[in-house]
Amino acid sequence: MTVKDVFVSAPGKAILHGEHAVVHGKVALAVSLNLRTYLRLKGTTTGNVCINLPNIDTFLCYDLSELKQLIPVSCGKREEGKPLDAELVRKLREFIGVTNGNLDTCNMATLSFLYIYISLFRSSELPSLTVSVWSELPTGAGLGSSAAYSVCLASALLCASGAIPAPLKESDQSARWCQEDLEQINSWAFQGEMIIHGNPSGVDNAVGTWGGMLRFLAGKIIPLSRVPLLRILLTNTNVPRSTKVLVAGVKDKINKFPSIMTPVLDSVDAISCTCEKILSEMTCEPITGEHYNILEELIDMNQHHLNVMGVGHPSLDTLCQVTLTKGLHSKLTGAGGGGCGITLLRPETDSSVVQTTVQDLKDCGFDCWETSIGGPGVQQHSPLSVKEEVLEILNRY
Ligand SMILES: Nc1ncnc2c1ncn2[C@@H]1O[C@H](COP(=O)(O)OP(=O)(O)OP(=O)(O)O)[C@@H](O)[C@H]1O
Ligand SMILES: C[C@@](O)(CCO)CC(=O)[O-]
Ligand SMILES: [Mg+2]
Repeated sequence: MTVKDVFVSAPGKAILHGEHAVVHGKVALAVSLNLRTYLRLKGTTTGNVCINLPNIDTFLCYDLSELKQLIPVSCGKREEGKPLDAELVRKLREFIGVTNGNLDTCNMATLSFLYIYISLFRSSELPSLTVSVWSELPTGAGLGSSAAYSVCLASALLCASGAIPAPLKESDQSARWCQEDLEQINSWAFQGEMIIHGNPSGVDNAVGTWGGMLRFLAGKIIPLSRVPLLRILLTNTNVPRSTKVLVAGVKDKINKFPSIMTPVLDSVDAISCTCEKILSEMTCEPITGEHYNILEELIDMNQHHLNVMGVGHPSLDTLCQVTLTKGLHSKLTGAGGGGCGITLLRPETDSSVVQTTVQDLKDCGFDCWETSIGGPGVQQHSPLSVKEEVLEILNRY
């Protein structure tokens, strides 16, 4: 069986409020970024499945006959939305040589790819193909790189398996799937996230799938269609961390100090709800300085709560201090422990202030850039419509 070529992309995300609390059933507000992950799937006749992941220096090829041995005997096509197939995960871990509990960057990416690939094709014939991925997002830095990767894998492999149609018409540059197909993509991407994160809330893959700004609560996704245009500065402290480890650490703290941590999570929930209310007011009445004052206070309070949860880092404290000397307010975004933070820029913040802030942050060894938010969710592309620099990288494989 030869599958058709597919080219897709999905955006990264920033969490305005609610990271970690969202894993424990609280509200999160998240927004897509204009930084994307691109995936090209090519049908081949080599009898191999190859995966090229230049961002993490991983280039692997597997023989189809080896992969066929891994299909669990407890057969049948697996439905999306179910917990992970423990037998398949065990076999895959053994196959890629994971002996202890911890997966490294390469193992996590490989395992989630092989898991989705085998699950989707197990009841038919495993096809020979090559998947190459390139991302504009920093890997493992809080901007949802794992979710963008999982959403790209899910959409391309679902398309290749024929479970969802390719939405792109001949004259289109890019196209989106219908709601029902997006739900399937989101659900399979969540399985990829489960392999990478351990216990994800699903907020990151929801943003990667639908894009825009959304409110996420216990698996329920509400797109916020009317949101004000926010100016945000993104800073990568370049301190590496693992979402899986940080999420597990917060869970331990909640188990150890339930009476202390429960009010903290409730307070973060209230911060997210208050932020949502302010953002909605800003779309239906004139925007005032007071709106921004409140948004800034919410950012400060949430950052303190995240420190209480144990997901702060000295580099993130530095980010907050440096920006505050310019009157700007910052918090970590995503899992914390290093990685990225967001800084809210007010409409009147002069570009000279932004420039000097960026320079001060760069002097701390951070990467820093002003970004636009609310880009589209997962898309299929005609290769000709994709940015030259992305094509140039993916064409190498
Ligand atoms: N472009 C990519 N190519 C291959 N693997 C990737 C890519 N981007 C992310 N990954 C996988 O995702 C892992 C990083 O996921 P992790 O959840 O720790 O960070 P994140 O998603 O960037 O941050 P957060 O979850 O806080 O938003 C990497 O170790 C790798 O396995
Ligand atoms: C830390 C966390 O809340 C956000 C990671 O971007 C984890 C999750 O929601 O799965
Ligand atoms: Mg992640």
